[in-house]
Amino acid sequence: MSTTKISAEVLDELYSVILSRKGDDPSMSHTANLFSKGVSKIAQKVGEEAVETVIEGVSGSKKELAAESADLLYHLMVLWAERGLKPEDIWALLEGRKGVSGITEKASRPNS
Ligand SMILES: N=c1c2ncn([C@@H]3O[C@H](COP(=O)(O)OP(=O)(O)OP(=O)(O)O)[C@@H](O)[C@H]3O)c2ncn1[C@@H]1O[C@H](COP(=O)(O)O)[C@@H](O)[C@H]1O
Repeated sequence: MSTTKISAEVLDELYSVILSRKGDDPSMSHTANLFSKGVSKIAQKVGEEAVETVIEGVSGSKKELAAESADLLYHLMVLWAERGLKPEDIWALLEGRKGVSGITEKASRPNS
């Protein structure tokens, strides 16, 4: 059986590592290098990774889509860290939306 951890916990752990890189030597860490370049560069990277994810989503293999998705999630979390957002802030938003679309769908359905 695989010992790989397949869980959203992976994102929380990655975020902790990302945070720990703040102020580190940019030559020693890709994340520290991104932080040293500031929020505009980090946001630009999120945009680039999003576009690459879209391209792979339309015409790439599932493996390529997965790889670009991982790059996108990593860079998005660097942006959260730079702006002082924590993953739990986003998890709480998602939790609060549970069932919202179900209510909307039911309300807009005639004779339901
Ligand atoms: N999850 C990631 C991760 N995903 C993607 N990347 C990097 O993001 C970059 C994306 O590719 P690009 O060609 O766009 O990057 P680039 O060549 O630097 O491009 P430019 O910035 O020059 O435009 C690659 O260098 C990837 O290695 C990541 N770099 C680090 N991590 C994790 O972040 C943590 C801290 O890593 P370090 O900061 O390197 O210690 C570790 O757990 C790493 O596994």
